[in-house]
Amino acid sequence: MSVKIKIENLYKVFGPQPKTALKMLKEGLDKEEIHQRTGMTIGVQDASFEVNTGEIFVVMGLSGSGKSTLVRMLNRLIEPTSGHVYVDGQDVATMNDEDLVKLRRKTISMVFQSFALMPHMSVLENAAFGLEMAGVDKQSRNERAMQALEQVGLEGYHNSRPDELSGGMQQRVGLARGLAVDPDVLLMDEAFSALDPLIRTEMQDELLKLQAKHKRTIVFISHDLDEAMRIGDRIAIMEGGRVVQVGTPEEILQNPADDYVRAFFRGVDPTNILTVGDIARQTQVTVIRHTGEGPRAALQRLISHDREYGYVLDTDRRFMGIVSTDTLKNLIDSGGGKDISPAFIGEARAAQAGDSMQDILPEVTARPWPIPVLGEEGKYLGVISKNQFLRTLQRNHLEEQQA
Ligand SMILES: Nc1ncnc2c1ncn2[C@@H]1O[C@H](COP(=O)(O)OP(=O)(O)OP(=O)(O)O)[C@@H](O)[C@H]1O
Repeated sequence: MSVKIKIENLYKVFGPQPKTALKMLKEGLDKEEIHQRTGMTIGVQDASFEVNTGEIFVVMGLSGSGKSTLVRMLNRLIEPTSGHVYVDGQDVATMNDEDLVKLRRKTISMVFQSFALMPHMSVLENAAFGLEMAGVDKQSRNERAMQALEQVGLEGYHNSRPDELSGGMQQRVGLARGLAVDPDVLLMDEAFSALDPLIRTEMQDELLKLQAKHKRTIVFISHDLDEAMRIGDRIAIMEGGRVVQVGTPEEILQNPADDYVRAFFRGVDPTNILTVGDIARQTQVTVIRHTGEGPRAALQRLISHDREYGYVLDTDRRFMGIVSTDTLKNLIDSGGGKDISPAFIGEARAAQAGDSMQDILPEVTARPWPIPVLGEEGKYLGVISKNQFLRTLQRNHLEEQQA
């Protein structure tokens, strides 16, 4: 995995004497004190992280946490006060004007929430606008813009005016404009936030589809956890100008760095409402009855269902453990007889129907197999997989938002 963007100890101070504010920060004063004493605002404070080539990296945080400031320093739409921004190893923070223009025209393009379309220009001209700025001749820019429009599903609309299109379609034009430049890096600033939820999901899918075909490095600002979890390979969470955590959605969900991060997930966290029993499903997983089913039959069953693991129940449907194809094969090879119970995978802990989702979170994320859920008298109710867990979180959040 190669690193596309690396930021190092990046700061932005808004105000007339940024160096004074930096000095005060280094002396241990906090953002609020500095603002009170000097009127200057610390927009971004000591941010460091890397963005890998080809990933969707989401920058998430509440309003005013510094997302836009941080991302605008990547192409120097905002001048960093101190620190470094390396793109392909070149420091954008100290780049001369000529290189900076090249960087903005070829390497990094930006898609905005407001679409920023020109009302008097056609869809094609709008999509070609970035290329025009880059000095590309008319014929090639129209060809490339047509291709980009096709990529976002707008073929046939090239002669329309922006106001003839729906909000979702206008955002597609904005995206096409970003794509037409064929940049390595796409910065997307709350690009889908103005869209209604259904169209927004559609655009997220579209982006994932485009990304599957042509892996760009995307830095995506969002204040929405659903969106971040849905599209982000990794997420950086910002609070008060600082980057407080960087990780995959699962890492952050499993191990939030502090209460602020936890609070984000509390919004989507249905752990107080749903119990494990509510979301257990009797799907997909092959159940091997303990009595009367020896290792050969069990192995056959797993193989025919294309499963690596099976859930072992006794004749009363009480859960006894989990067995893998490997352990079954070993058991057969060693001539260990019919009884498969000694081959159980010891760590296969089960959840109880009344447990909260929070209780089982560590198990769900740590194990390669779905977690079995048991009801009264240890009877097997079904399983919860990691995906199902995440989907439930997301669905609940959406319902909460719509309520
Ligand atoms: N040009 C500016 N002059 C002074 N302060 C600014 C300027 N731009 C941003 N700030 C301040 O810097 C901090 C970070 O703002 P920023 O816009 O980066 O946050 P954000 O997380 O993108 O918020 P939002 O989601 O509302 O866009 C805020 O306190 C903001 O008021």
